Amino acid sequence: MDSPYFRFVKLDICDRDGVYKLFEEERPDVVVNFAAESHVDRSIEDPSIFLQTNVIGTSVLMDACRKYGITRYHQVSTDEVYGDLPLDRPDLFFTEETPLHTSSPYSSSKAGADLLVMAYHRTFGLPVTISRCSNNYGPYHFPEKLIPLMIANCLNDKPLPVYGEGLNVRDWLYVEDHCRAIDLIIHKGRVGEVYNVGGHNEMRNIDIVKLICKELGKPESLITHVTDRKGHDMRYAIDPTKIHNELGWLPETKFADGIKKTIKWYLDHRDWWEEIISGEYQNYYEKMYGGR
Ligand SMILES: Cc1cn([C@H]2C[C@H](O)[C@@H](COP(=O)(O)OP(=O)(O)O[C@H]3O[C@H](C)C(=O)[C@H](O)[C@H]3O)O2)c(=O)[nH]c1=O
Repeated sequence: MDSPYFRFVKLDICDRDGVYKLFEEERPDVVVNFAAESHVDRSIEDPSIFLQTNVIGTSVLMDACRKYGITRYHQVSTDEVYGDLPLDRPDLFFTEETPLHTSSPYSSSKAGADLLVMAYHRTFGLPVTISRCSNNYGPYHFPEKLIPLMIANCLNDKPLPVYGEGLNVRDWLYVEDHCRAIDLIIHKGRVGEVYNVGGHNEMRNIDIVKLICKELGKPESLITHVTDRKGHDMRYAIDPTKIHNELGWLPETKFADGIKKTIKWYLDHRDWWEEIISGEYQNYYEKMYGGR
């Protein structure tokens, strides 16, 4: 990905030697940790890799930051560290003061990483910031996630597996709005602070899936209600007042436009996701959804 001041590198953040070698060569000034095992369902299947990547990997990266010196370490976290909110209390939102109260091995590993980041700040003086964002959508979203999975299955006329009744609520944000928020935080955010990122765009899963059917001209009869996710969080909803007041951030992409852009991207990049869903992903899909 091109950027005037960023270089995106792919590396195994648990590989201490590899990370140190990269720091030795590149001497980065600002480090943003986008790396994570991110899929809740996979964490339910096998938590261990989540602890390894999300907790140990974060510590390896921060150790390298301490050793070589940086001006800012930013941790990309998630609103899932706050747990969930009840459906019958639409007045409640996650603020930065909401206690961490995780539900899944994934969110627990992310909360563990957040605590470690704050510990490195207090103990070693590492200049850190953390962002906790709501659900992202947009280009290059891995097809295991709700929106790209439903688009891909619709395009292949396959069943659309909705967990339970599909009444769970997520707070969707277009990926570029999230990126702008991170950019602002690393440039203007206060060291040692957490910033929640979300666009007040709460939607029920079932309504998203029906919308995708409508946009692609596919029948809702493709929708199949399958066994619910274990420990399934009911509702996520971010209060983004702090990042708005302190840094002037506001989302720019309305969901109605973002979902159209996203669907078009998946139509235009069929090769990208077809290749993914034809590989190892097939085994995962069979294990998750086979026979249901
Ligand atoms: C894959 C799938 C999902 N769902 C439901 C489960 C959730 O209620 C909702 C979204 O699921 P998804 O797995 O896309 O995303 P979340 O579990 O909300 O988590 C995502 O958003 C947070 C912020 C992160 O931090 C995670 O890294 C990211 O994966 O759709 C279904 O009903 N059927 C399906 O086949």
